Amino acid sequence: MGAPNQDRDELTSALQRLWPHFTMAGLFSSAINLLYLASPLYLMQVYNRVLLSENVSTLLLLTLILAAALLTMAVLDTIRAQVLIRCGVRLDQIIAPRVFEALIVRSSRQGFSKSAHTLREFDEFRTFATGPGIYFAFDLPWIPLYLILLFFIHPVLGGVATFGAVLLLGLAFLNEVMTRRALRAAEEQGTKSFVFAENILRHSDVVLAMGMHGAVERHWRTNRAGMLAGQAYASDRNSVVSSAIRFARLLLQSLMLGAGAWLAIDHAIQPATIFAASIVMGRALVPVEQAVATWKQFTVAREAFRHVRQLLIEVPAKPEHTVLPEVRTALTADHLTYRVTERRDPIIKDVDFRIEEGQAVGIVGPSGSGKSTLARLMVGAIPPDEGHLKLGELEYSHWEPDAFGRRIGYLPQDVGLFAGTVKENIARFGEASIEEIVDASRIAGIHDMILALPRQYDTVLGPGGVGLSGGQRQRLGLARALLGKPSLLVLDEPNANLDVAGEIGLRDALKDMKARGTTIVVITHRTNLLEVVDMLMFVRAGKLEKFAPPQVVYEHIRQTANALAPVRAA
Ligand SMILES: Nc1ncnc2c1ncn2[C@@H]1O[C@H](COP(=O)(O)OP(=O)(O)OP(=O)(O)O)[C@@H](O)[C@H]1O
Repeated sequence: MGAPNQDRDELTSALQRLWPHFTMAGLFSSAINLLYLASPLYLMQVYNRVLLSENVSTLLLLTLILAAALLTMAVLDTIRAQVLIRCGVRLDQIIAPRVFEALIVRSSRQGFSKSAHTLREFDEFRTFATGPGIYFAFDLPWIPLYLILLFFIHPVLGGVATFGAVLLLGLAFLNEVMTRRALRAAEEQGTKSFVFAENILRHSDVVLAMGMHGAVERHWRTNRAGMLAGQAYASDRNSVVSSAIRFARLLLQSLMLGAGAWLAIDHAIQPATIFAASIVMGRALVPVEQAVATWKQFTVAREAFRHVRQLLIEVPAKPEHTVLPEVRTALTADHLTYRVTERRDPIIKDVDFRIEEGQAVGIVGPSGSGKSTLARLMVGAIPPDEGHLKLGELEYSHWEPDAFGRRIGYLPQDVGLFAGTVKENIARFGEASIEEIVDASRIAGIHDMILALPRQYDTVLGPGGVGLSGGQRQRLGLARALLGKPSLLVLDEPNANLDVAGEIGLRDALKDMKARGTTIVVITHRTNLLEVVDMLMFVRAGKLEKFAPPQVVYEHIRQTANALAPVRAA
């Protein structure tokens, strides 16, 4: 993607890049609007010329010209739709990858996801902005031309039509004022209900096993009821205004005929002009009626635009920079601090350390002390709020993301496998060769287990690794982490679901990686993995309380536990 315009957000810049498409659609709309005048002109010519002269060949010629004009209009209408569809595809190509990337980053920071919904919102915006819903925007600027034309025919007709246009635009504006809030609230409730339902479906076994079905359904329905109430409120008002507009338009059209008849009686205009003027006014008011009819979609698209725009501002694109060659991979943290908005105290507080290349380090500490957060910082999944992290001599933000990712192996606590084949999961959905994939699964000790699966490496897994046991998922996650022999391996409780054989396999894998010079960081509550480590970090309440050889750290933990015992007893 090209660099976004510095003064504008990326979504607006992307829309600007599509200006030629919109201009072309605008030009086609202009031609269509001009060709619309063919019908009233035909009417006037037939009445004023053919009926008086009784000339059939003139009638035939006029009819042919009208047919050609209407055919051209139909062709232009089709081309306009096609131009806008291509515009939508182009918009998707320019922005969708950025939206996807930004959602991954934001979800990682927030620790939860409403990603699928924002992607859907982007689609809603794109479909509206490049579909028939937007036609009224191209037609609106033509209203003045039609009005001028009517004034030109006769000022009274122009006056009636202008009054009509102002009345209808006023009603359309009233519609916006009356429905905006309710539609926005309905949208927010709808999002909540959608995210909650998605979450429930992902953990349906918990719901079914513990009889939570009724309770979660009630919870889900609360948000849904809010959404429905908002939509019903807005639709009620919208339908009142729509009916008022329809009524006003029909009345105005008849008033136009009445005014025309009055002028014709006065011999101020020809009788045929009465009908032609009525057609022109009808055409002038179509975009207003269209705007009201598509108002709900317009409001949804506008909200979607706001959310997507906000997301892209919140998570800006990484500026391109020269990729420096870096071979050293010692890990250095300097005054590392990480916060979340919901908590006053930082989760990680002013942490300093240096892990030498090839060193194996264990992280221990009480539950909730910040070990997993520290691991996520170490692998660059979340950026620190203060302080710096370096791999080798380079700050994390100075690494080229792909090159950085290739050097990192990460196994999170909940493994995080994706829907796809075993092979794709180990290959990180990338281009790894089968030799590399098998090599990683051999080191992880799961090659034989994979061969026993129904379709071996081509076995298809559901989201989260559905189809495998907890231990198998964890070991598959380990193989994915080991792919390409990373320089830094960070494992968050990799043995939580493993049996004895699995744990021995894991320990052997770590020894193997250590022998190859990989820097290893492993979080664990169990001590048997810790025999592999050279150094131990003890984290408590977000602080790195001790970083020393294991025996020193154990001694520190014993002493602080003894020191705290009388305090707890008291
Ligand atoms: N996204 C978040 N929003 C709010 N609080 C968070 C978030 N992520 C983590 N926390 C909080 O930060 C603290 C540290 O969490 P973390 O998962 O790093 O602990 P841990 O030491 O790995 O715990 P465990 O050993 O139980 O896995 C916890 O109190 C947790 O509630």
